[in-house]
Amino acid sequence: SCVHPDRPEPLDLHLGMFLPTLLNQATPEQMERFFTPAWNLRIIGTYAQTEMGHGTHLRGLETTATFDPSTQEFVLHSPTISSIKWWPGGLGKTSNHAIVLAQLHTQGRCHGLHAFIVPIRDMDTHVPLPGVVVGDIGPKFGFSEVDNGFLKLEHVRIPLDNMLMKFAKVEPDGTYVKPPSAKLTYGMVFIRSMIVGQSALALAKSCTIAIRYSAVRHQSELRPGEPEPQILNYQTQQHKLFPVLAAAYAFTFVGQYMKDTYRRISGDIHAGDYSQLPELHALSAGLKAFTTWAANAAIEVCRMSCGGHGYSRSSALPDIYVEFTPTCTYEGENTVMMLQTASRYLVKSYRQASVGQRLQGSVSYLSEAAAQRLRPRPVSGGAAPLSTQDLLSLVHLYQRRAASLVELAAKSIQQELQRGRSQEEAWNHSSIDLVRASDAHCHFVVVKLFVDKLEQVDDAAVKAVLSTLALLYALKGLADNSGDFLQAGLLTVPQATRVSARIKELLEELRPDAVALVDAFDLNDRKLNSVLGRYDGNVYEHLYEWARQSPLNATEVHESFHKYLKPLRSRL
Ligand SMILES: CCCCCCCCCCCCC/C=C/C(=O)SCCNC(=O)CCNC(=O)[C@H](O)C(C)(C)COP(=O)(O)OP(=O)(O)OC[C@H]1O[C@@H](n2cnc3c(N)ncnc32)[C@H](O)[C@@H]1OP(=O)(O)O
Ligand SMILES: Cc1cc2nc3c(=O)[nH]c(=O)nc-3n(C[C@H](O)[C@H](O)[C@H](O)COP(=O)(O)OP(=O)(O)OC[C@H]3O[C@@H](n4cnc5c(N)ncnc54)[C@H](O)[C@@H]3O)c2cc1C
Repeated sequence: SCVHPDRPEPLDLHLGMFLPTLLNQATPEQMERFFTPAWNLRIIGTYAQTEMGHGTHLRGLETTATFDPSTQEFVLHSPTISSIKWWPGGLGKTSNHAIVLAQLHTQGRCHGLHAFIVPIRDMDTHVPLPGVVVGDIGPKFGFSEVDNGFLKLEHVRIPLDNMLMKFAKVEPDGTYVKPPSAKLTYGMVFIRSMIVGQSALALAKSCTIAIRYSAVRHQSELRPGEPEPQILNYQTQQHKLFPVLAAAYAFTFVGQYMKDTYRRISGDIHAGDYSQLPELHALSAGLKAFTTWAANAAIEVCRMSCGGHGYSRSSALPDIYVEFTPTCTYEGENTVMMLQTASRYLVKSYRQASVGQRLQGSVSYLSEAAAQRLRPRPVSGGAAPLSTQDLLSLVHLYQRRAASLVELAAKSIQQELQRGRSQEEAWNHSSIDLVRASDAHCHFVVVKLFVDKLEQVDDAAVKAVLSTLALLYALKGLADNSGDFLQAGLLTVPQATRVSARIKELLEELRPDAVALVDAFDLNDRKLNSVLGRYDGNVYEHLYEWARQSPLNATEVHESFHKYLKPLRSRL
C-alpha cells in the first residue's frame, strides 16, 4: 500500500505499476479525484498493459479505446482473443480498477497507446461490471500469492476524464492534443530503476544465508585427523560466495544511484526538460537487465552452496529464487531491454561521438574513445591492475572494453548494410553484438559507481574492506569476460593469469570479514525467514523444529494405511 502525501490514511493496495503510472501520467485534478475518500476507500488498482498476444511489442497491443463525442465517453474493447489483457498482478480476483493501455482512436485516426482508468468491479459488491470478463490466469512457476489475471473488455464505456491526460489530451469534440514528447507515454523507467535495488536486496539476503550457514556447517576433512572444517574455509566455497557478496554491495550502490537519478531526471521532466529522458531510459532498461540476470544466477549459486538444506524451503533460498526470477521477464524482458540500451542509446551516441560530439552522462567515454581512436594508445603490457590502488585503472579498462564492444556492434551493422541488408535486418543480424555492448556498458557503470562510492567512505577500516570487495568484483568480471579484454587488446595472457592468482589471494583476505560483511546488511531473522541464515547460528535445532512443524507430521500414519499395505505385502 502507498500513502498519498496529503492524506495520513494509507491507500489501498496498488499493484505493480498502478500507482507509479497514476503519479506519472494523471493530471492534478485526476489525482484529486482518484485519491479523494470516495476513491481511496477501497480502490485497488492494477496495471493492464500486456496482452495474451503481446507483452514486449507495445506498438502491437490490440485493445482499443474509441472516443464517442456524442456521449463524451471512450469505448474500451478487446477485438481478438490475443488482445485479452494477460498477466496483470492482482487482476484475477482483487482489483476493482485497472489502468488499461489501449490504442486511442478519435476522429477516425489512431494515436497510439494511451492509459485509461477502467473500473472493472463494483465498488460495493466486487462483482465484475457489465462488459468486463475477468479472472485468474491459473497456476504459475511461483508468485502464487499474486492473482495474475486476464481481462476481456466488451465495448465498455468510461467517461472522457478517465484517460490519463497529464501529457496527451482528447478535447470534448474529439480533437487529439499530442504529448510534449511521445516517449512520455512509455513510462516504466520508475519501476525498472527500483528493480535494481531489488536485485541488491535479493543478493544480500541470499549471500547472508549462504555465508552464515557456511560458517556454521562443518563438513569433510581438510587435514587428516583434524575436526571437520567450516565449509567457508574451502576455496571453492569462497569462490562461489564472495563474488556474490561483492556484487550485493555493488548493486546496493547502483540501486541508490538509480533512485537518485530517477528522482533528479523525473524532476527535470516535470519541469518540462526532457533532455535526460534517453539517459534515464537507457540506464534503467540496461541496469534492470544486467542486475536481475546476475542476481538470478547468483541466488541459485547460494542455494546450491548450501547443499541439501539449501533445497529445503526452510533455507528460504527456493522462495527467494521463485519470487525474484520473474524480474528478468516483467517490466521489460531482459534481452529486449539490453537491445533498447544498445540500439536506442549506445550506437546512437557512438555515431555522435564519431563526428566529434562531446557526450555527457554515462556514455561520455565514447567521446574519449573516439578521440583516442584518432590517437591510438598502446596498451601497457606491464603489471596487471591488481591492487586497490589500481581501482581507477580497472574502471578505465572496463570503460575501454565497453567502448570497443559498442564500436564492434556499430561496425557489424555497417557491414550488414554493406552486404545489402535492410536497416532492420542489419540490426537484427547484429543483435548478439548489441546485447554484448549493453552488458559491457552496464558492467562499466557498476564498477565505476562502486569505485566512486569508496570516495565517500570516511572510516579507514570500512574503506579498506570495501575496496577489497570492489577489487574482487572488478577482477572477477575481468576473469569471467577475459575474452572481451584479450580481444580488445586490453589484457595480455600473462596478465590474465595474474588476475586469477590475485582473485585467490583476495578470497583469503576476505575470509575473516565475510560474516561481518553480511551482518552489515542488517537483515533481521524475520526478514530473512531462513533457518540456515539465523543470526544466532542455531541451525540444527531450528531445522529439526521446523521439520516437526510440517503438516505431514501432525498425524501418525493411519492404521487403515497398514490394512491397505498388508494385503499388498502378502502378495509381494
Ligand atoms: C517503491 C516501490 C519499489 C518497488 C520495487 C519493484 C517491485 C516490482 C514489482 C512489480 C511487479 C510486477 C509488475 C509487472 C508489470 C509489467 O511487466 S508491466 C509491462 C511491462 N512491459 C514492458 O516493459 C514492455 C517492453 N516493451 C517496450 O518498452 C517497447 O515495446 C520497446 C521495447 C521500447 C519498443 O517500443 P517501440 O515503440 O518499438 O519503441 P522504439 O522504436 O524502440 O523507441 C522509440 C523511442 O522511444 C524511446 N523509448 C522507448 N521506451 C522508452 C521508455 N520507457 N522511456 C523513455 N523513452 C523510451 C526509445 O529510446 C526511442 O527513442 P528515439 O531513439 O529517440 O526515437
Ligand atoms: C510474474 C509476472 C508478473 C507480470 N505482471 C504484469 C503486470 O502487472 N502488468 C502487465 O502489463 N504485464 C505483466 N507481466 C507481463 C510482462 O510484462 C511480459 O511478460 C513481459 O513484458 C515480456 O513480454 P512477453 O511475455 O510478450 O514476452 P516476449 O516478448 O514474447 O518474449 C519471448 C522471447 O522473445 C524475445 N523477443 C521479443 N521481442 C524481441 C525483439 N524485439 N528482439 C529480440 N528478441 C525479442 C524475448 O527476448 C524472449 O526471449 C508480468 C509477467 C510476469 C512473468
